[in-house]
Amino acid sequence: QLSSNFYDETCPNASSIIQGVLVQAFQSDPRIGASLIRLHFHDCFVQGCDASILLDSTDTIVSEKGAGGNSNSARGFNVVDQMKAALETACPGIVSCADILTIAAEQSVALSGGPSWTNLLGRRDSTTANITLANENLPAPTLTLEELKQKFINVGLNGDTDLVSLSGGHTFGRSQCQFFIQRLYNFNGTNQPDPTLDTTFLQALQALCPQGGNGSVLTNLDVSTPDTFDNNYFTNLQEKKGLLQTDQELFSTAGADTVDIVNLYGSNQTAFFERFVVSMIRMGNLSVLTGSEGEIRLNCSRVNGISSLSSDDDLVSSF
Ligand code: HEM
Ligand SMILES: [Ca+2]
Ligand SMILES: [Ca+2]
Repeated sequence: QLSSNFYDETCPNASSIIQGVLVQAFQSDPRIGASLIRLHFHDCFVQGCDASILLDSTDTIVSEKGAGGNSNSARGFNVVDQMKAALETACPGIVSCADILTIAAEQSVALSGGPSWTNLLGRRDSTTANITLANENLPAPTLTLEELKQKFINVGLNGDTDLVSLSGGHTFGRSQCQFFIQRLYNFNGTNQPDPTLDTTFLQALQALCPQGGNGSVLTNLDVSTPDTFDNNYFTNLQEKKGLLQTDQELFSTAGADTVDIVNLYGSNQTAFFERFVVSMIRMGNLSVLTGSEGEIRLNCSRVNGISSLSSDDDLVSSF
């Protein structure tokens, strides 16, 4: 059972400490907020919101950082480490890495112009990671709408309001060409681009992402307000300017129950913000560890104990 006042006695400044690091990071990297909310999402979808995504590989752990949706893609780990270091100085052993991801996600939205809300806290950190589950659960941008809905349902969210609201996270941040290039030249073996892509937008994307070019080139997920958390993601979809296939399908799939939700959010930012908060809290509650489950990691990339040494040989030779 999470609570809003979990650190009030043990680390009353936790939230402001995290915010201090975040504001600093924003100054050199306007993308960092987007990267941090994505870490929270990729954490919660794999074994719950337990900071499993932050663990590095060891003899016994295969890091989720190597999973399809994370490898050469997930970023912001260094900023999480800075937040953790600052918290360990102020209140050693108190604030979990899973809660850091939750708080950083909410603050990233708020600092980018989106809603702020009360975080529910008290998550504890896993002692395991699961790369197999990460490969299975993290949605790929080439899924059909039915497959996408199923990924959300599989973790305990729903495939309509939660899916559409949380997809609104693509109102900021960037994507590499490799994640949408399948739409630009030969969509589903048709030798034609994706017909649900605006022609002018298509031409710009083709210029940015030539066939056989560098798949790691970046562009904005939200073509109209790339760093602001607003409802333009949804008006883009109405104009056939969604970047990822999985974005545009929410609006362009004939008869889908997601279409009306996109239209609602596109015409009413307040409705989007209110439902986004609800869905973020629902996502943040997925399979959390509480009470005496798990641990409070001292370093977010390692479980506690001597596990930073990979074997007994290292232990001997380190003396
Ligand atoms: C619905 C299924 C989703 C799919 C298929 C998907 C896919 C992707 C892909 C392919 C990227 C680009 C990664 C890269 O280029 O390295 C991305 C970025 C991003 N995603 Fe999603 N995503 C989904 C849902 C979400 C959700 C639920 C959130 C948060 C609530 C979210 C937040 C973000 C953000 C903020 C970025 C930009 C990150 C950055 O700039 O570092 N996504 N997503
Ligand atoms: Ca996790
Ligand atoms: Ca935006």
